[in-house]
Amino acid sequence: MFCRFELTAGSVVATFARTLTLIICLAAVGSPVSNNKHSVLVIVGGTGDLAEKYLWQSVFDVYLSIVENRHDESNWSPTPVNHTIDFYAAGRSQQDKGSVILNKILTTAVKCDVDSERQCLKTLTEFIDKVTYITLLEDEDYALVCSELTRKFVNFPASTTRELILFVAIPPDAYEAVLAKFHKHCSALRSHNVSVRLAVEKPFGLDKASAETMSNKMLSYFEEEDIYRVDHYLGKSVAKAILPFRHLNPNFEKNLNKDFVEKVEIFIKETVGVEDRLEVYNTMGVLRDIHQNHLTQLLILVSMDLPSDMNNTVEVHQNKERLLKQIEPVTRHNSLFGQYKTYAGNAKDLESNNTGNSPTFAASVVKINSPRWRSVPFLLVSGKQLDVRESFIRIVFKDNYVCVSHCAHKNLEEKGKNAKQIIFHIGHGSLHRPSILVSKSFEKAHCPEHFKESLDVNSLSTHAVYGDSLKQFYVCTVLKDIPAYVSIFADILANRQEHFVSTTQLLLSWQMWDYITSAPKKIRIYEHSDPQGHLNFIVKESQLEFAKDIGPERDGDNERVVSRKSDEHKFMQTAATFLGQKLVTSHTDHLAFLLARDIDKAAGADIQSKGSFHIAFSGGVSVQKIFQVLAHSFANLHWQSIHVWQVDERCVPHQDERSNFQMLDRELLRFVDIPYSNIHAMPVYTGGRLCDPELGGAHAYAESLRHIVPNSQLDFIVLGLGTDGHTASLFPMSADLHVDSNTFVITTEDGPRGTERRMTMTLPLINRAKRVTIFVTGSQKQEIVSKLETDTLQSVEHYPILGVNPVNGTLCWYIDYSAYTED
Ligand SMILES: O=C1O[C@H](COP(=O)(O)O)[C@@H](O)[C@H](O)[C@H]1O
Repeated sequence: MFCRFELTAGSVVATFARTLTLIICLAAVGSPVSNNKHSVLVIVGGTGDLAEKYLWQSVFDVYLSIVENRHDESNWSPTPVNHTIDFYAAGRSQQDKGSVILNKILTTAVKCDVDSERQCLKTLTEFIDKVTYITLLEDEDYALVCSELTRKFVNFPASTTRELILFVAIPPDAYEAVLAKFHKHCSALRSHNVSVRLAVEKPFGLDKASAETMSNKMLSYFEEEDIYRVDHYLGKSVAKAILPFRHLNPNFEKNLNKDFVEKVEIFIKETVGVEDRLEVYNTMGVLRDIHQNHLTQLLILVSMDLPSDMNNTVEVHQNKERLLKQIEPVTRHNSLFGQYKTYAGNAKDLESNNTGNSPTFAASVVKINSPRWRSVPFLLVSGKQLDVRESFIRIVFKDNYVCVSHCAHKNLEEKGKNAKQIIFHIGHGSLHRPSILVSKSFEKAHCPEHFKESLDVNSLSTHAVYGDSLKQFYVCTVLKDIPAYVSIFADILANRQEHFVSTTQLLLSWQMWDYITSAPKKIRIYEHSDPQGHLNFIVKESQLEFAKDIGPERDGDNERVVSRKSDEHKFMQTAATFLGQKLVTSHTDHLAFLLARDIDKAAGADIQSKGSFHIAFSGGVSVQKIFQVLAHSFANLHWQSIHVWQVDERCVPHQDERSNFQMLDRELLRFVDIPYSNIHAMPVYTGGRLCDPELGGAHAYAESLRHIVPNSQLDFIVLGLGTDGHTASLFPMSADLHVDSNTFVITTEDGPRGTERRMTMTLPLINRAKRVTIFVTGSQKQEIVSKLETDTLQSVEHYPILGVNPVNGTLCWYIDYSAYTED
């Protein structure tokens, strides 16, 4: 039987968490139910930058509200709970030195409100005394601290709820050692009924692979429900009010879909530059710093299906994850990049080899492939050194109003009534307070809890906002703007995990941004605050274009190399090889995505440099996956400039299910906007005859390749691998392996087990290509993969795939886990 009770801690911090609902389920019948709780909060990195700038002030605000049990205009209710908290700042310095630094931070950086009562100053002094510095460096330090904590915890009666929160605010390359040592020496706390939770600050990886590695490490020490990944935007007052607002206003909610919404703009604009964070920022750029986390989380809040219970963590997470699965990965074609003028010069001064190619501005259109949102562009925009500091979500509704009578007499006021938008004004900018604005052409909105209807709009701003006069909006303003970190600490203490990022959400959001973060980029340089509006852009369906052409953009191609390098030491990724060539491994679906992404990248580069891209595909079940990914996630490739060729084909008509072309057409070509003249199907069936040598189909195909593609050099070839080591339709011991000209042939023998003959590309033609890839998936390929590495009979005769060896091009293997790893 589970018992349950709820406890409400009223406090300043609980503005949005207002009811800090702590649900404690005790597994044993008759377990004592307690109103007492003791928490220990350890901030690792407690003397660091973030701690100094935000964390200790926020922790103090939470503490103050708990101590004072304060009632105020926001109607926070008092807590019935006796909640005691001990605070520790952990660092690597020795005790005496660390204590001095901590004391300096606490006495200078933590303050009471100017208008706060004298009581606050007294509480602050108490608080400063309560925060203890601890050294966490060697194993012995952890052992000592944890045995001391255990001793203190067991002094509390068994009925007291006990918890230890490890708040990690240090760079990710230092996490691992901390978590491992903590686990080794502090896990025993759990056997004393202490629940141990981890709160952690971004960055959560630099790409999906490193995020996955890092998450797996965390999950080997903590349960998923004990991990609180902090995204401070989820602590901002308006962000927290989005779901409640949607819940309270069903009439708006029912319009939040593609039938009514024209576009959604999500902006985080900053006026500051990168300043003293250059070293870190340069490995991230704006996409990793803002888009992958803050902007994506805001996008989720506004577009996810509304949970029936917003306090139900499981349901909230499920809905967020479902939405994320429907988002298409962002590609180069739907993104624009900029960099403020002085950035590169500053970055070049760094000691590392950074070339300063990280964008400081990016705009991307995100598409949600769901019945609710399909075709609605979500514009995610952020930049540094822009004209104003402002963050908002602006939902613009379709304007279906048609004026028939007296249209010319409509005054501005009337016209404004037709504009339809809902704006979640998260902060700064032209409004003095975080607010929610709803166009008056809608019915009046209900303001969510902790917001009030603002009738005196002049006190909010004297300017026009979001293209309209403020008078044309109903406005809900926040009663008290609680700083994001205050809200975050309150949520951690109240176990409200729905305001944090789950592992699944993290990995899905990386999947969205993974490609574009490392893809080559054209970067437009802009002046501080962009006085000429060079960053203004136009949305054309799902493509973006800068509105003004200002000549060539800078090429940011080196970015990948730069960030890779720094990833390497941060996450210790090693480059993999197979048979001496580059190897990429992953789960099948992700592997197909990675190959499709590499095709996209190669196509982008070639189209830009020479105007066209020629790719040849093999047939086979594995390759089908790539077609599907290309069709559904990369449909924005510049198909007008892409030519598709075939590596091989069975001698069957295209209507035959065994036809490779049929699959190519069914799974890819019909979904993309490729000109008919760019599709080069193998002529296996001519004049009612199949692969008749007299018709010279193979020769004709080679000729058309020669005419269309300079030097018959294909830009990209996707090959498969048979369980017998064949590739294309070149089988072991076949005479076709010895053809030495750049041509296609009709195979000399039937296919395996007496199947029909084929037309195939020969090895010399394959080896002429610029990039050759071999895509291998499924456990049935395990044996051949391992034979290729171990068999002493390494001849092309036995294993035709070994004949693939581009003369001037590159070769890359893509082998999925089930083919690469032994069961
Ligand atoms: O996490 C980050 O956010 C800040 C912007 O946050 P805000 O609350 O001031 O809007 C950004 O400056 C920083 O680069 C980024 O890492």
